[in-house]
Amino acid sequence: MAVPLRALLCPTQAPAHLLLRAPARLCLAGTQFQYLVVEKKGEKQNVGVIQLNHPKALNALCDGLMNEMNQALNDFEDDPHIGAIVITGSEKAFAAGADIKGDADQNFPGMLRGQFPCTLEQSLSGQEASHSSCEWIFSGQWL
Ligand SMILES: CC(C)=CC(=O)SCCNC(=O)CCNC(=O)[C@H](O)C(C)(C)COP(=O)(O)OP(=O)(O)OC[C@H]1O[C@@H](n2cnc3c(N)ncnc32)[C@H](O)[C@@H]1OP(=O)(O)O
Repeated sequence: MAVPLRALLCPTQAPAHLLLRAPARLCLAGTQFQYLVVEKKGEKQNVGVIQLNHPKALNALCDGLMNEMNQALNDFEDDPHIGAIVITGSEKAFAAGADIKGDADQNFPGMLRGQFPCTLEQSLSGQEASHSSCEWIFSGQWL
């Protein structure tokens, strides 16, 4: 099932489980993240797992988290051994949506104008048309 990323980032439209396609590239090792836990899993270590890790704010999507997500996604897309990317949350929450406390420059009108998903969407822009070898799996439920 291919779903536009904008739909994923809009809680009113996003279903619980989504699949998006993106091409594979090369993965950078050893990156430390503040808001994410990033691992390779599976027998062949070919599944990239990105777990949101912003527990104090129920994984709210602050700028730092979004920037790290962008980097992690790009790293996995760049890794020729990664065949699937899973994005998951924590036991209590997948994500509480946009960070309504922390992001002074991400006010609600700004989000609605479409600025919010830009960083993540940029990493995907133009890629749907190219050859895809990597599945994106979003696991969890919006609150
Ligand atoms: C993506 C785009 C374009 C738009 C959007 O996403 S709009 C939606 C934005 N999200 C929200 O409005 C959700 C706000 N949060 C809530 O309504 C509630 O927190 C809840 C219903 C999701 C969960 O309620 P619960 O009682 O289980 O937990 P809380 O005590 O309310 O929250 C725990 C802790 O997390 C902080 N928190 C929760 N959501 C956010 C958020 N979106 N941004 C920043 N921080 C958030 C909450 O303040 C609390 O922290 P403190 O204990 O420090 O107060």
